[in-house]
Amino acid sequence: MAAPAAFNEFGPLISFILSISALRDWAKLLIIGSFFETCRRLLAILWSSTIDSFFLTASFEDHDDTYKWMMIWLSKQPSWKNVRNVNISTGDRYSGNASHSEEESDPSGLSNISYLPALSGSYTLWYKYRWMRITRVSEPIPGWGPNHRDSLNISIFTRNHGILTTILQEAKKAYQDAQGSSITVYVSDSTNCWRELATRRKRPLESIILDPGIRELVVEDAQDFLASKGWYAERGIPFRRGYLLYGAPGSGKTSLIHSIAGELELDVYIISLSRSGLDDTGLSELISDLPERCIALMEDIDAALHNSLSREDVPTPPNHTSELIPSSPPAHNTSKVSLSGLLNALDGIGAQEGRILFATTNKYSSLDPALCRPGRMDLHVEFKLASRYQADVLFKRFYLPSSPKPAADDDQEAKSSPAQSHPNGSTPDGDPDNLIDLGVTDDTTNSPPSSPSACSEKSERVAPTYVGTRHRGHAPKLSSDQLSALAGQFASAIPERVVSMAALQGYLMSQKNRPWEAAKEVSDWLQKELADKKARNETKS
Ligand SMILES: Nc1ncnc2c1ncn2[C@@H]1O[C@H](COP(=O)(O)OP(=O)(O)OP(=O)(O)O)[C@@H](O)[C@H]1O
Repeated sequence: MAAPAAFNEFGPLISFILSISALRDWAKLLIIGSFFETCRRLLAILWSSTIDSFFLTASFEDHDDTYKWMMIWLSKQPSWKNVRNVNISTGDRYSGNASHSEEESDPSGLSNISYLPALSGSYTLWYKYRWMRITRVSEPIPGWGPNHRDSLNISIFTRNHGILTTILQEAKKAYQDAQGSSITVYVSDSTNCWRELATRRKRPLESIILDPGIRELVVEDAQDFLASKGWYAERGIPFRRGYLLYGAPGSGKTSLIHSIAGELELDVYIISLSRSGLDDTGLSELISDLPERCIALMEDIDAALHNSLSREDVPTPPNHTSELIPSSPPAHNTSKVSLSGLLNALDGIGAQEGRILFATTNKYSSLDPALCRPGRMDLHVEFKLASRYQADVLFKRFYLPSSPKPAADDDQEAKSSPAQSHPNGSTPDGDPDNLIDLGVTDDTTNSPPSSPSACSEKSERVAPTYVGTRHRGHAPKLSSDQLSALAGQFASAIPERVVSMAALQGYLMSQKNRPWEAAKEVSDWLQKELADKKARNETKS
């Protein structure tokens, strides 16, 4: 009864309002406008649902591997060559160039240029007679300052889902082909997301010279682990494996990990425990975000966890470089990661299955037993200072003649370079092939910087002043007998387990084109090296 009463009350008011002609017109307009707007929206919905039913749309975000696959796939599409608005990339990341030798032989350096969709650009392509629309957008990540997230959206005029699967398969293959001779290294950023740092050329396993059996032990163990997913699942054992490589600095720990990553075709995720701002929660996030098959690498795990402990002041040979991580100045350790945080992250509930963890340390005895126990670090491998065997193989590999170049190149070089003679004045071998010196022996290479007075009076040029070894020319070709004899002479001068392989490599680099001198002068170098080491130790104590 209340409603009719209210109507009785408002009825006169409504009649009054409608009696005002301006308001009546306004109400009519409102009704007509609403009608047309509703129709427009309905049509738009109808149109987009019609389009949706004919189009397949997929979105790829840059933190996912599929984004990289698609970028490489796109750059390989024939119709992509006709697009007019592109981003140019010179990095390896999307270049899709597997061959570094191709890169080396391309003097223009353009072989690894790739054309990528421009940001906020929109493209149409034809793929297998299907029309395709591609857009790439970049959006700021809320709350993360200048950080952006890219995504690639692809709409294909088809009702067949299979076409997307085919594209993804092609894209993955294109990516794998592109990665053929390289591995990708990731690091975490300040937002605890994994970011690609660089691609690195695969390093052949044979180039890591260890005492017999050690290399094979680690590689075969990792291969067997990766092939045993079912075995772990059946027994309910977490599918993870940890390797602890410990021992002398410069003995090949990082290099072996690099090589194994290439051999097993796994990317490397560097977990830097001393990264500023990283705490236990961040570490857990990082470890749980690792992809299923990868190598997680923690370098110098002792130094990262024990702020009071610092690595011994070990002299770094001139050519000592870590292939995986670009050298950076030693950072002050601002790690907030605790041992219990690390242990939880490694095998807690969020720890990723299928990952292989490699940790390296120079101070094995300082590690907490809980960190080293099986399940966390399953295989502990010691790396020692160089043995005679290693020295011998290193020498042979170092002066191994490079793979033959096209004859024209050799001819050219032979013409432009004078033949080198053996230090004793004779030619090294009767074999004409072995007589040709492809390089230039530069006697000044290892001399101290020349003084201006030492300059030839005839020459008006002033010799450049420098410290270090000039990278120039090629080593002379040696026959296998010569190589073995020199390697034997070299190795017999190296005492067992006294110098590191990195130091020996540094020495050979300083004799890059002089194998005879390298073998002859190694004792002098070693004496000086040991005297320097002794002096340094005395200064320290
Ligand atoms: N066993 C080895 N075989 C071949 N090269 C080696 C070996 N050990 C060291 N090298 C060379 O020495 C350099 C340094 O090696 P690497 O970084 O792998 O040593 P490391 O044991 O990881 O040292 P650190 O403990 O200081 O990190 C590299 O350029 C590498 O080529």
